Amino acid sequence: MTKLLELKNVSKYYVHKDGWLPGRKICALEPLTLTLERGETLAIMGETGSGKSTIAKLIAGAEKPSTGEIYLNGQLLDPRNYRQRSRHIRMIFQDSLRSLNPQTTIGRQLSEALLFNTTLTSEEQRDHVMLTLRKVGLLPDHYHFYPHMLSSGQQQRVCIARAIIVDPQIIVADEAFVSLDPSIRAQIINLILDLQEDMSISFIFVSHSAEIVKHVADKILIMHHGKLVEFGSTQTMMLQPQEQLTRLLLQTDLQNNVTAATSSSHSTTQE
Ligand SMILES: Nc1ncnc2c1ncn2[C@@H]1O[C@H](COP(=O)(O)OP(=O)(O)OP(=O)(O)O)[C@@H](O)[C@H]1O
Repeated sequence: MTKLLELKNVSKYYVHKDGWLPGRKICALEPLTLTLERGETLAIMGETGSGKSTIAKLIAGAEKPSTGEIYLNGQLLDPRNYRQRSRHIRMIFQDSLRSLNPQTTIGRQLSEALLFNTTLTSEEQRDHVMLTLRKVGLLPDHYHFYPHMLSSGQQQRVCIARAIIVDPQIIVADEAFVSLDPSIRAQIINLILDLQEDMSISFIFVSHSAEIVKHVADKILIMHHGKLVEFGSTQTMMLQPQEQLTRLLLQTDLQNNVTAATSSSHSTTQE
């Protein structure tokens, strides 16, 4: 069976320039091979600088691999074809307010994704934006709002709307919910689980939170200094971790316990 996503020996090197000195080559990601099935959620964990965001950016097409290939449904993704990528793989950024244009209404920002990725007429775009706002627990009236008129949780819902509006196959979220208040974060995670069920989207989460990862992920990838340390099903990694780093990352959770809040209700309430 064709895998949804396949990374084959994907690596990333950066050159750090220091004044007049020759550039120093930094390996952000050593050749990485992994697969993801449709509807599955992958969590990427590791210490600071271990290469988590690099993997997220490579999958989302925000960076080009130094070596290797990325396949979606068996089709090679061309690193230069951003249009091909942005239709099927969407990214949710960490700072939702900064990723939204403060001078443009929510409706227009969501329509822009449709303009770029679909052939819908302006009327169809408007209807689709309204529908998507409802899907993420917002109101049609929010179409006319500017980002600063929304709470941080509502802004995050807009970012999720912008990601799902083109019916993607994969959403990559890089520490997207870290700055949210724990109860709002629980609502957002429940929203994502509901959307995943409804739309069969695969999620790739970069997260430091063992609680979130245990709650949402089917597979976990542990990284250290750009190298894969361990990769496997969440259940196996939890019950039989092979590496000390896996044990440490999955045991430790300094953030609030999201699980209790998330398991109490799967809702799309507004905050
Ligand atoms: N654009 C860039 N230019 C140069 N070096 C980079 C760039 N992006 C990342 N790096 C380097 O690549 C390595 C991996 O960075 P990456 O951001 O992927 O780590 P991370 O695990 O996401 O860290 P964090 O948890 O702090 O976000 C680091 O050494 C970082 O300094």
